[in-house]
Amino acid sequence: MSQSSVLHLADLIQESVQIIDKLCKDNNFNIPDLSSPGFSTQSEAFRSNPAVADAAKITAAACMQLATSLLPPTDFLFSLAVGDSHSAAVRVCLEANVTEILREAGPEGLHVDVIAAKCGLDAPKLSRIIRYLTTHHVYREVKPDVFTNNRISGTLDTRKSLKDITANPEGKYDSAGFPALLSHHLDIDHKCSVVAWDTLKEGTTECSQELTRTIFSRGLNVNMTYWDFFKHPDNHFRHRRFGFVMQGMEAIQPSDMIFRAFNWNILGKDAIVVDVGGGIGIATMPLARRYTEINIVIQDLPNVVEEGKRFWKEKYPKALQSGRVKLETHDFFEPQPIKGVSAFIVKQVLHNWPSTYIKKLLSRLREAASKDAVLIIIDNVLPYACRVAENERTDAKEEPEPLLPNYGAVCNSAYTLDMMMMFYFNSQEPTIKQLTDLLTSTGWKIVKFRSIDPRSHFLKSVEAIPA
Ligand SMILES: C[S@@+](CC[C@H](N)C(=O)[O-])C[C@H]1O[C@@H](n2cnc3c(N)ncnc32)[C@H](O)[C@@H]1O
Repeated sequence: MSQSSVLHLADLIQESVQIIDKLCKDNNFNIPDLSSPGFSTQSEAFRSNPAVADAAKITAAACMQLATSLLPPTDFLFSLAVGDSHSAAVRVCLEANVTEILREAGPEGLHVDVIAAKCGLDAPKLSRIIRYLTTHHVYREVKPDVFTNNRISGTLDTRKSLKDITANPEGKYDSAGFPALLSHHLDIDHKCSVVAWDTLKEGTTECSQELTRTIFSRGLNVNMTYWDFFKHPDNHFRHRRFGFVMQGMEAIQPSDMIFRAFNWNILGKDAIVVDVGGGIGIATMPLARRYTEINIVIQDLPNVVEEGKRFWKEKYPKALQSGRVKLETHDFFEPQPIKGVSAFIVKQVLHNWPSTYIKKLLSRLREAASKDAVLIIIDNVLPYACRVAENERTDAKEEPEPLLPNYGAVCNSAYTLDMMMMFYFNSQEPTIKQLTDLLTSTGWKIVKFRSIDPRSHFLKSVEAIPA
C-alpha cells in the first residue's frame, strides 16, 4: 500500500469518527465504552441511526485495513492463522460460564482462583485463557488475575443464574440466541475446520455435490446429512441448542423485511403468493396482515407444516379460518402443484443446497410459472473483493477507495456463512454470477436486486421473471 493510501485511510477514519461524534451528540446517543460492563440493546442504540451505522462501518473497515498494512505481514498472517486458539479460548469461557460468574460478581471483578473454583477448572490455566481473550478486548483484567466483563464478553451472557445453569445444563442455551450460535459453531464447525483440507484434497470428495459426502460428515465422522445428524437421538442437546440458534437468527431479522423485498401493491386482488420452503410462515405473516385480499400458501415438509398450523392458529387464526392462508406439505423438488401463481417466494432456502439441487428446485417453479409470475429469492449475494462494472454487482454504489469494495474483514460474517454452507451442505452463498447462471439455466431472468435489511449488507431480494 502506498504512503498516500495510508494517509487516505487515516483521513477516512477521522472524517467518519467526526460524523459519528456529531450525530451522537445531535441525537443524544452515547458512543459506548469498550470497558462498560454489559452488552444490551441500549449499549448499541447509537447504531440505530443508519448514518452512524454506516460511518462506524467505514471507520472499522479503514482501521482494520490500516493495521493490516502497517503490521509486519508475518505477524498479521500468524494472528489470522491461529484463529483456532481464539476459538478454543472463547469456547472454554463460554462453556465454563465465566461471563455469568463475572456478572454475578459485579463490577469489581473476581480473582481467577474464585472463578476457577466455581467452574471446576485449573486456576493457572484459566487465568492464561481469560488473559488471552482480554488481550483481544474480551473481558478486562482490573488487577493482576482479577477479571471482569466488558461490553464484548457481555455478548456471551445467557442471562441465566449460575445456579440455574448448573441445575439444568441442557437448558443453558434456551432463549439465548447468540451464545447458542457460538456454542453450536465452536462445537460443530471446529470439527469441520480441522478436516477441511483433507476432505477437499481427496479426488472423490473435492467436487462433491452430495449431502452425505461433506466436510461436515467427515469432521463429525457420520454418514448422514446435516439435518439427519441433528435429528439423531444421541444429539438431543445439539438439536435443542440449534432450535435456539435459528430462533435467535429469526429474531434479528427486521419484521418488515418482506415489504422491502417486492412491490406487493402491484398484485391484483385474489393474487396467489406461494412461499416455497416457507418454514412456519414467520416471513409471510406480516404480508397476510397488511394485504388482506391476497391468498398465501406456505409450503414445507410435513412436520414443519404441522408446527406452522399451530403457530398461525395462535397468532392469526382468522387468516386460516377464511382459507386465505394455507399451509401445505410439498417437497420442492417435486412438480409444483399450484398453478396461476403471481409470486413465488424462496427465502433463505437456496444456500442450503448444492447447485444441482437448486437447479431442480428452480426448474420446478419455472415449469409451473405463468408468463406474468415473479420469483422472489431472499438470500445473501456475496460481492467480489475487487471493483467491478455496475452490471456485475447488486448495488449501484461501491465503498470508497482505498477500502475494499466489500468492506473487507468488517463483513466477515457473510463470508464465514459461505464457508459453513460449504462445510455442511456442499452449498454456497452465491456471487451475482453464480446466481445469474443458476437462474438463466433454469429459464429465469433477474430484473431487480433490493437491499432488505439495513444491518445485513449483502442480504438481498432478487426479483426474477420467466425468460
Ligand atoms: C432455512 S429454512 C427457511 C425457512 C423460511 N423460508 C424462512 O426464511 O423463515 C429452510 C426450510 O426449507 C425446508 N425444506 C427443506 N427441504 C425441503 C423440501 N425438500 N421441500 C420443502 N421444504 C423443504 C425446511 O423444512 C425449512 O423450513
